Amino acid sequence: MPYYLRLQGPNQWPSDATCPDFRPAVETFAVEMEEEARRLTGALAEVLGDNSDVWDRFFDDPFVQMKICRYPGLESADAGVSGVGAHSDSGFLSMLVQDDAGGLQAQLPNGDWVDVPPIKHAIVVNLGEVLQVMSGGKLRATVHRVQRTQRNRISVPYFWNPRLETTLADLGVSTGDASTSSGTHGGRNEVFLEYGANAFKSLARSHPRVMDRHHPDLCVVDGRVMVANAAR
Ligand SMILES: O=C(O)CCC(=O)C(=O)O
Ligand SMILES: [Fe+2]
Repeated sequence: MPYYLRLQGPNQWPSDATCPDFRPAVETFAVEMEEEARRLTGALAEVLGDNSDVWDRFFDDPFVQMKICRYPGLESADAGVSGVGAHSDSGFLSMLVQDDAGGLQAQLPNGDWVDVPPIKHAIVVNLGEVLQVMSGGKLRATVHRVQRTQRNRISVPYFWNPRLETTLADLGVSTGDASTSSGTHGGRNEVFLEYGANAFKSLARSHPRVMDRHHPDLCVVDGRVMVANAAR
């Protein structure tokens, strides 16, 4: 089994006793986000001059991740080092809802950072690396980051991706294509052949302690995740 299939697993829900409304609310939200993600996928294909259903086959069995993040603010008793460093998301597109604390920024092509201000009822859409590849580089993955905020910040990113086993060849892209690298991480961000490997790259890069604790058999060499035995 490819190591990246470990990204799939059961959801972890708080108990009904402590949070009875949580699960149904999140499940309803996820269904609505999926509808919107499918609509956006079609609209993006049309932007590129294709039929809106041209990418549908990659999303028969999509790989979806969603998380509810709390970033302790500087005022908070548990303020530590929080925020998210500059990166692009590894998948197709990400849609996120944020509260009114602020902190999210996107990078312009000239390198400047701009705030992505919270707008009530608006969803922020970040284009991902897989979309960059699928569009032949016409659509660039959005480089973004989260700065520390004064107050606590809550955000809910929803990541919309093809199934983990999708390869660049499935997408009709050849290796070495210019769209398969992006300017993040000092220009050393390669978009990997299999989407699952690309997705795991993000986990390994952003969450080293998760890697140490839950994936001690994996190591990261030149941004590439490897099974430790195979790396030697
Ligand atoms: O919390 C946010 O607003 C963004 C988080 C993010 O960029 C990510 O998890 O990839
Ligand atoms: Fe992100």
